Amino acid sequence: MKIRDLIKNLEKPVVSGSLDTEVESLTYDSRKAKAGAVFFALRGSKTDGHDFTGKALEQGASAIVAETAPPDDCNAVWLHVKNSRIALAEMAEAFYDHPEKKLKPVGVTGTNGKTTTAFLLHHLMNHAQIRCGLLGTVVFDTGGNLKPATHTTPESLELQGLLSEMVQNGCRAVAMEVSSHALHQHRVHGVPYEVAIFSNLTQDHLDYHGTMEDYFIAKMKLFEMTAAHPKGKLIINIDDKWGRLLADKFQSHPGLVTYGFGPLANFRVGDPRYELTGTTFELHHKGRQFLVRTPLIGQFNVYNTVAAVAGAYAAGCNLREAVRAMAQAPQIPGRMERVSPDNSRFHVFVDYAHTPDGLVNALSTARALRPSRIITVFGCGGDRDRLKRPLMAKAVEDSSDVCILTSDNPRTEDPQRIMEDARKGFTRESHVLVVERKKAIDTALQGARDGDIIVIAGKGHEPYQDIQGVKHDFDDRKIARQLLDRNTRIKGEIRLKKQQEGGRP
Ligand SMILES: CC(=O)N[C@H]1[C@@H](OP(=O)(O)OP(=O)(O)OC[C@H]2O[C@@H](n3ccc(=O)[nH]c3=O)[C@H](O)[C@@H]2O)O[C@H](CO)[C@@H](O)[C@@H]1O[C@H](C)C(=O)N[C@@H](C)C(=O)N[C@H](CCC(=O)O)C(=O)O
Ligand SMILES: Nc1ncnc2c1ncn2[C@@H]1O[C@H](COP(=O)(O)OP(=O)(O)OP(=O)(O)O)[C@@H](O)[C@H]1O
Ligand SMILES: N[C@H](CCC[C@H](N)C(=O)O)C(=O)O
Ligand SMILES: [Mg+2]
Repeated sequence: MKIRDLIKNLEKPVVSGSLDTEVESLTYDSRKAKAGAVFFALRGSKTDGHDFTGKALEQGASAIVAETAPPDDCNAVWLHVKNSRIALAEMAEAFYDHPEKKLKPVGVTGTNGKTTTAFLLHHLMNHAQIRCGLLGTVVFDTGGNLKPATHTTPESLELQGLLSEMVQNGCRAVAMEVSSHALHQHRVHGVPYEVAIFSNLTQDHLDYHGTMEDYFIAKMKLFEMTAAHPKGKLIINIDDKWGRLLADKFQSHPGLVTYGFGPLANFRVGDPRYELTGTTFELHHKGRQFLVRTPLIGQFNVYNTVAAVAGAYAAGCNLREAVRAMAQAPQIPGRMERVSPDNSRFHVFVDYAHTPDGLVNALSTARALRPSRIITVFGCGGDRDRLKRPLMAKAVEDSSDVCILTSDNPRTEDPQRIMEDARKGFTRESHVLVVERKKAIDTALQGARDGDIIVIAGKGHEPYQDIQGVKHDFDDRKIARQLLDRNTRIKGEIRLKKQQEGGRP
């Protein structure tokens, strides 16, 4: 492949050197540059890729794409572009022969619910025999081939590679989470979304976006992209205040579809019933009524379920079949995942709630199951939005009987300091601080009484604890199960010993 084959869609690059230069790979990391590679200089949050163009050339890169003109002594092929991230996306699309145009892309955005909704969509599409890939926080599924996820939404280069694999594996659609970071960094530039779903917008990622308005503007981009598609469908939760604002902005778009509990929603929910084993509710759409059953629990999963049904319908599935298929919805890893056995005296759930709103939702779900008490174990991630920490503590305090504050991926921060930040949100003295997460979980289990619900929040499916850049093995689900087993064994041994002692003459 020659450079000229890759730049057809690029907006007027200034080219130095021969466009007939052969290209074998693309990279935005100088450490991976080699002969035949095009190196893209990206301006990042930590460093500037433009500082590494010399290094990339030293390693044999055949061409450079940058937002600056080449230095005078440069003999290499150099493409001077306005925006290297957009150039990367456009050249990656061409490099992989435009897989994004061979699939029906369905994008899900919002602060909470993306992973769950994307999983459910993937389930519904495959159930309808529309082979579908999945990209999101938990896993990348390229049509039967599973890979660990690197990001919620990968960089454009990786994204196009994954879409290309989906095409090769016979996929016709892709259900993907679209993060605000990805939208802001042009990772999904050029993806012709046919369906976009907005779940909600609440506080998160203000370290990156600065204000809720800018966070919203980043999310809105997905809807601008979808609105430009001739068949674009914009599926928006109008029970959410930012969702209503979004729906207002697109009110004259023929593809606007709203959902929620309120009377104005196009997909309207009624009469929800929440049980430990699942949820049922009525779904009203254009004069038709359906009874939806799902094994997923809690009100927030009603929203995710409706969003996925509406999304699958918009993407070509039969509505009645989609509703029916919800009864076999998969357990979403680490999302209100029950880890205690059915016969347990108390119930233990692992959930990925890591925002104030996520916690309120997860804990009100637990409350609706009528427990004796709610015991919550939670922490706040290091190197992430500091402003959300006290709000998370407040959310937990308001919705729990016992709060156990611990560590959650301290990353490069001191876990004690993070706990101090969070602690400021508690208004009462009745909380416990246990910096070591395993001990915190054990404290909850040891203190549980009959009928209690323990929610271990924040890490969900994550199999690690990130401390100073090192990912140590740590899976809340495995740890909780191990501790439950150990506690049951110890209690059994004590009981046996007592029986033996009591039985002695
Ligand atoms: C803040 C952020 O989003 N950063 C992303 C961004 O990195 P960056 O541009 O800031 O990178 P940088 O370290 O400053 O380096 C700049 C450039 O120099 C290059 N470089 C650097 C060193 C060198 O020796 N040679 C070299 O070429 C780097 O490869 C890079 O191209 O671009 C990188 C490539 O795409 C991403 O991997 C990286 O994600 C980091 C790891 C990250 O943690 N991102 C999170 C916040 C994120 O994106 N999360 C969202 C989900 C959020 C949610 O909704 O919950 C996601 O979609 O995953
Ligand atoms: N629709 C929803 N509304 C509010 N809270 C939700 C919703 N769906 C899930 N949650 C809560 O948020 C947590 C994260 O859910 P999920 O992983 O589906 O969201 P996400 O948007 O993919 O999050 P992330 O951006 O971190 O990947 C869940 O564990 C649950 O506590
Ligand atoms: N996508 C989110 C996940 C947060 C998960 C939580 N365990 C944490 O580390 O804060 C983020 O990167 O901010
Ligand atoms: Mg996610």
